[in-house]
Formats: sequence, structure tokens, C-alpha cells
Amino acid sequence: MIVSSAKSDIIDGVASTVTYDWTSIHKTLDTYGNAVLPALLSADTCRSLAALYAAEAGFRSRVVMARHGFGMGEYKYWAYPLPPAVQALRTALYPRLAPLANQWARRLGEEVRYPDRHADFLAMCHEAGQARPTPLLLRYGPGDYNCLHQDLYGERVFPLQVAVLLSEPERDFTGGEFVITEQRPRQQSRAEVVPLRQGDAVVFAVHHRPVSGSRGSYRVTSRHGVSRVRSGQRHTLGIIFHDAL
Ligand SMILES: O=C(O)CCC(=O)C(=O)O
Ligand SMILES: [Fe+2]
Repeated sequence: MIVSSAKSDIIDGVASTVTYDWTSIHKTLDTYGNAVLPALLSADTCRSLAALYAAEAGFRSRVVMARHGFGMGEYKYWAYPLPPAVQALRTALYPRLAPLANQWARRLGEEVRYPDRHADFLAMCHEAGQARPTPLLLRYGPGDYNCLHQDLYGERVFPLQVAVLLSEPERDFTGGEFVITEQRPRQQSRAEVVPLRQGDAVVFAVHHRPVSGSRGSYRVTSRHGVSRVRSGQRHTLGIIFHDAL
């Protein structure tokens, strides 16, 4: 059941990465540091993926956030091979974002260049000893939240990541907003709450991004998290493009 619905949605998911207006998404990412991809996954795929949380098999580890001071709630990292829908999304989204990642690197004066294909970027991660998969499934219940953080897992970092909301706000849960803060040099932080519906994804800066100033680009530091879930259950799919040590 899950396999067949995931399969039809792989096609959905990959097709929809083609139909987004990536020029406009890049512009939004340049201006605000985050952008929404509406309806990246169908409600069926969201339900199938969220249901996988209960499974033992398919994951490499489970993290109870309170044990590490990360917040409340928990998440699980998938093992390789990733579920087909997750693998397909990670592979399809990367080449859409790599050109912007390269522009950001150039503007920040960084030497790193991101290859066109995700497989080639993963090879760079693996050479640096980062070989463990990072896509994850998160689960929050009443009172749970995710502290502001950055998903860094070694020296190799792809500067953009994606989170897909698998639950429907107001129906499945209340509260639990996706929050991003940006800290500009010598200025106070700016916060954004990203409005998402079930199946929507947010693309956002992992750790920093360039912002144009009067004397060229400067670097802002970004962090993301989730505000307290007030009621119900909230699931998210996290797609991080670098692998972990
Ligand atoms: O649950 C969320 O919306 C945030 C998930 C997250 O931190 C991530 O995908 O890296
Ligand atoms: Fe995260």
C-alpha cells in the first residue's frame, strides 16, 4: 500500500519540482532567506510518510530531543536506502538549488563549488567522511517544540535545506509554527514565521547566506525551529542535502 502510493507520489513530487518557477523562488530566497514550495507532496504521500514514524525498520537512529536539550519531541534519521519518495525528492530538488548555492558561495567569497548532480555532491561528503544519511522524520505532540538550530554535520555543508509539513494545521494540530531567525552583523535578529499547509515545503538557509549591503555582500546567520505545539500531532519530513559524520 505505502509503496504504491509513494510511487505515484514520486512522480508527483518530481514533476512538481519542474513546474515551480525557480527563478522566482531563488529571488525570494535571496530576499528573505526562505521560500515556500506549495503542495510539494500530496495529502496521501504525507499520510504514508508520517505513518512510517511508527515503523522500527528503515531508520538508522532515533533522537529524543529533551535528552540533548534540543527541545521536546523526537525524530528519526532514515537509513540508506531511503524510502523512494524521499530519495526522489532529495535527488530532484538538489539541482534546482545548486545554482543558488554556488551564487551564495561566490558572493561570500567561499571557494567551495557545488556540482550539478546530488550524487556528485554526496561523493564529496563521503570523501570527507560524511557518509550517514540525514533525511529525517520528526514527530511533535502537545507541548513539544524544536529549539532554534542549524543542521550542520561536518565540514561539508550544502547551504539550503527543505522541510515538508506532513500534517494539516488546525485539523491535525495547533501551534507548531515553523520559525526562522536571521542574525545580521551588529544588528538585532529578525524572525519569520513561515505559513505552511499539509504538503507544503519550505526551503531555507542552513547556516548563513549573503545579503547585499552598501559595501558588497555581508553574511547573515540563520537558525530554524518550531514553536510549541498547542494540541494534536505534527509530523515533518526534513531533507538535508549533505550527509553526516
Ligand atoms: O519540524 C519542523 O518543521 C522543523 C524540522 C527541522 O528542524 C528540519 O527539517 O531540519
Ligand atoms: Fe532542522
